[in-house]
Amino acid sequence: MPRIAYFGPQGTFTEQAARALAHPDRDELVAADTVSAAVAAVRTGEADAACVPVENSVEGAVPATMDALATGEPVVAVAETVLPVRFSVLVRPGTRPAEIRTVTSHPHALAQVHDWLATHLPHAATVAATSTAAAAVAVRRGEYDAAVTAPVAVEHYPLDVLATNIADVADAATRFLLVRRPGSLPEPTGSDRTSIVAVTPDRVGALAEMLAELALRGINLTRIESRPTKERLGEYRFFLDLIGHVAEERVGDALAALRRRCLHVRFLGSYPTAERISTAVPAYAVDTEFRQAAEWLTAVRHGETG
Ligand SMILES: O=C(O)C(=O)C[C@]1(C(=O)O)C=C[C@@H](O)C=C1
Repeated sequence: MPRIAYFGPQGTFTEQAARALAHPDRDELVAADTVSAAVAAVRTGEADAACVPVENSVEGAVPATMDALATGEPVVAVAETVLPVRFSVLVRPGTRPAEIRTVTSHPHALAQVHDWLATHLPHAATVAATSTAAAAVAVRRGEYDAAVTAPVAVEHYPLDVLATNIADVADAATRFLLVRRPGSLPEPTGSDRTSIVAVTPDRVGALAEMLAELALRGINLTRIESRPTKERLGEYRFFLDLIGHVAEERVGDALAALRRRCLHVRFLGSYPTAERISTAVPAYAVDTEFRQAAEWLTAVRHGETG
């Protein structure tokens, strides 16, 4: 039975994302305590795939995921899903709001209910937990007074719901990836995303040139983030998400150009977009134009005028 490791423990948003991406009868879900442990399980072969959070519409990128994907044995994303994110506040039975001195959760979750906490629990200190479900476990154990969790967490951890359906930003959403060891790529669907990591040389215009390679080929960038390489101060990795599949000419051509220009490029996968983003490709950048241009060039090189 294929095993999918997910950033757990049970009751995280990532578990729900893994359920959305898994085959209900065929796949077995296994919890990992951290994002890096979930990805490591794929690298060692303990799991066939891992589900990890990648970005949130309010709090941005998930640094643990960026670091886990950028280094170590390569893994590639084969699918994504986007979940709406609203939270519950869980407490031990009998806890009154006035007694709450500490609130724990994943930093992304705390950031998304910052205003709610300031209004409803203004005297409580916030403490980071490894995940929203780990926060519920810590409250059960009596380490903290309240946990900000996914609404499903209460089904796994017998706690009382102090508040539910809370979010400072009404339509907050988090995107999750399913990653595997490299192998055959998902087929292009006409609405795909490609993710890469690139390290540019330290010189004037290097980043602008990288972006120009994409722009000139009619490629829409949906995300660009940077993280330090951790090797020397001032050296960064850029994480780029772009619309299109590496099997498409314009995307393949752009990645090859980045490979020439950058110190390092890591391919992180081409996979269908969860929200069926439209791929409006300019006429000059469609596959047939690339092929006709390549044929024309071949002809010119063989002495024909084209
Ligand atoms: O802790 C969880 O429940 C997670 O799945 C992680 C995570 C995140 O990394 O952003 C996922 C969605 C929410 O935005 C809050 C936390």
